[in-house]
Amino acid sequence: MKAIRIGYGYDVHQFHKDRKLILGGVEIPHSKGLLGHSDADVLLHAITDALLGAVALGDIGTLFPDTDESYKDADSRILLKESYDQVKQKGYELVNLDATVIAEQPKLRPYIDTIRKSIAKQLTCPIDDISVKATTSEKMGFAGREEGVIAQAVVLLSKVE
Ligand SMILES: Nc1ccn([C@@H]2O[C@H](COP(=O)(O)O)[C@@H](O)[C@H]2O)c(=O)n1
Ligand SMILES: C[C@@]1(CO)OP(=O)(O)OP(=O)(O)OC[C@H]1O
Repeated sequence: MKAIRIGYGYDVHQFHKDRKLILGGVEIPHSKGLLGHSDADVLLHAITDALLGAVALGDIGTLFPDTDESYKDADSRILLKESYDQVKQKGYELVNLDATVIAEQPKLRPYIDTIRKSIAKQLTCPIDDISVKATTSEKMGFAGREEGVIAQAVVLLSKVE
């Protein structure tokens, strides 16, 4: 495998009342949360897929199937950490990651640095290696109608010397 590798991740979860909204391992105050087999942390799922994709290890559902009851309500921080452990076992480490959350509401800017810190903690890297951004969908499409949230992430990995 080459010395540097790029990975891309994309995930979507739908809003549902009576669920907590957890993004990047941080609980965000909102009137509704995201539905999923796990805690439905759409941002961490996109990042996990980007990490696994960078070393061609499949995706989050390959490692943690949603048919497995042991992952019911799973904390996605643990799924991220376990996935990154597999990346490291392949001999790679994170250079940097850049992610975007597409959500009409809630406004995420006040929570962005807390989310970055939370992700950096799971990946044991400096916060400056973690970029998280938010954008609306300008009221268009399912994200624009506040039916769900989209997250996308890219990562760069380098081979450990
Ligand atoms: N859920 C969101 C969405 C956006 N933001 C911030 O607002 C800025 C403007 O958003 P546009 O979609 O109109 O480009 C964006 O750059 C974010 O800083 C947000 O905090 N939370
Ligand atoms: C994380 C897993 C496992 O609990 O379930 P969900 O929370 O439904 O999330 P998804 O993004 O569909 O990814 C794969 C799953 O296997």
